[in-house]
Amino acid sequence: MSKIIFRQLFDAESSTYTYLLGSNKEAILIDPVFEQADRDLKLVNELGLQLKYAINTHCHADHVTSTGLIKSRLPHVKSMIAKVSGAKADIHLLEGDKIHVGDLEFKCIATPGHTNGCMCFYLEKEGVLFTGDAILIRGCGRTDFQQGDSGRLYDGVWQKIFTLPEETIIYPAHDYKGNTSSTVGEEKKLNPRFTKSKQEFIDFMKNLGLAYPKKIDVSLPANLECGIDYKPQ
Ligand SMILES: N[C@@H](CCC(=O)N[C@@H](CSS)C(=O)NCC(=O)O)C(=O)O
Repeated sequence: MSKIIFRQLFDAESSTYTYLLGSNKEAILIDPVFEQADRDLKLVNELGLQLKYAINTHCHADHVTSTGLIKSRLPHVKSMIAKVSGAKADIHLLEGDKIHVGDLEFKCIATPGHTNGCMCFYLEKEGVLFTGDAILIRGCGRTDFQQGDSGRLYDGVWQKIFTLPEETIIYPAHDYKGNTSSTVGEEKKLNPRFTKSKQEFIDFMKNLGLAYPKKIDVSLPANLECGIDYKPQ
């Protein structure tokens, strides 16, 4: 088993976490942000890794993915996203698919609700889960656009995430308060949204009252094209 490389990288403008994982010289970027492509590719290079995949947990509404830009620079890199997201990608993922990067094996777990195409990526052996916006630390992704559905989110989290070992480390796609990670056990006990009953959760999400993301009109169409040919204004 080769050494695992792991980096949690932050985009301050969108409060997005991008994750770089490497094993046996191969690497994957999870949820890379357009404006951070230079930073991410420089790091991949510095660490002597060959980027194999650029993957998105869902079609983001608040920032443009850098997968298209990365592919224009490194044409061998394959982009991936859940098939049901409707977004373009080289590889469309389904529930239960496995992604191999060096010695790492990610299992795809569909968790629709924030969007219809949300997927978590689970490193079972290492006990690590990349949750996208399905679970945020002490929170969760909003459900008021992109076929959002609070009931589906609640059921998916309880049935597919909260049934994983309690010590599983959770890495979300965003944090707005400076948190970096959590665990399944911690969120099951302390997440103020998912500790509600399903009906209370649905009512709470209906009244969240968040303004639409500032970049939604640019991000959604660009991300449906996997960020390919996206030119910032
Ligand atoms: N202010 C930000 C958008 C903040 C936001 O809506 N975040 C989303 C995830 S990105 S679509 C969310 O689900 N938040 C849940 C929450 O409870 O905060 C912007 O303008 O980009």
